[in-house]
Amino acid sequence: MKFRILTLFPEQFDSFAQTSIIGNAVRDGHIEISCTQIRDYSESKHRSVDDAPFGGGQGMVMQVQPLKDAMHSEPIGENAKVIYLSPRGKTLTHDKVVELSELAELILVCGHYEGVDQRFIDTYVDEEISIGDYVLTGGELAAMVVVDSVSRLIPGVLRDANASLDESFASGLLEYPHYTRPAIYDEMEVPAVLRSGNHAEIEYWRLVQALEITKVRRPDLYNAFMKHEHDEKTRRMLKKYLKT
Ligand SMILES: Nc1nonc1C(=O)NC1CCNCC1
Repeated sequence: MKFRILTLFPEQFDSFAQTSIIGNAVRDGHIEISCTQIRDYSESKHRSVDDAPFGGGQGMVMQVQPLKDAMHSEPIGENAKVIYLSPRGKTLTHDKVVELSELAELILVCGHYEGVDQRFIDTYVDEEISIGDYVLTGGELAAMVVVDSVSRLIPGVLRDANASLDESFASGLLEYPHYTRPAIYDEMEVPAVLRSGNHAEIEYWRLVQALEITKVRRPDLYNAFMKHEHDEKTRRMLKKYLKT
């Protein structure tokens, strides 16, 4: 997967692209992250990329020309999508992350100021995506969220391929509680079942915990999960759970 980031602040991605799971994925060649400095494509003598909004109002708007030329500074692959990060977009979900992870190239356009000239969006953007209902200073943090969540689904990026299946949302439920050594800390003891060695009981306990947490915090996900088809083992555990 190749991520192309169109941004005014490429330096924001330096440590992001070098550390932890994303850094390893880049070094192992599973993903590529390349930043394009939009300002390098400005045709104005002061390298400006924005101007005042037609119709008046506060703030500045990013102009079409620098964005368009920055985007076309490299050939765009066949299996690519241009995504504009914006609060106006559909909120990013696990299903969308799965869909994006199946592409070969993602071009992520990071806006600043009040936004981007609508003609750029209408002509070049395939999809607007939001990471949540709040306003950020720039689209860069949102782009990092997309790169991080999509990269975790690329084969080879996570050591344990099943790890991502157990995580919140992947199973359709929020994650069960996690514990590690010591078994007792400040008189707080790890649930005995987790130390029983009984894998069937542990698996059932984890499912019940995930169901209970999801039921309280995200009843929408809980209801959707209960409506879905599941494998025989999960169906058996759900039957046991619903009897309690
Ligand atoms: N929420 C968001 N999800 O994606 N982008 C988001 C965002 O707030 N972008 C800013 C909006 C104001 N202009 C600068 C960028």
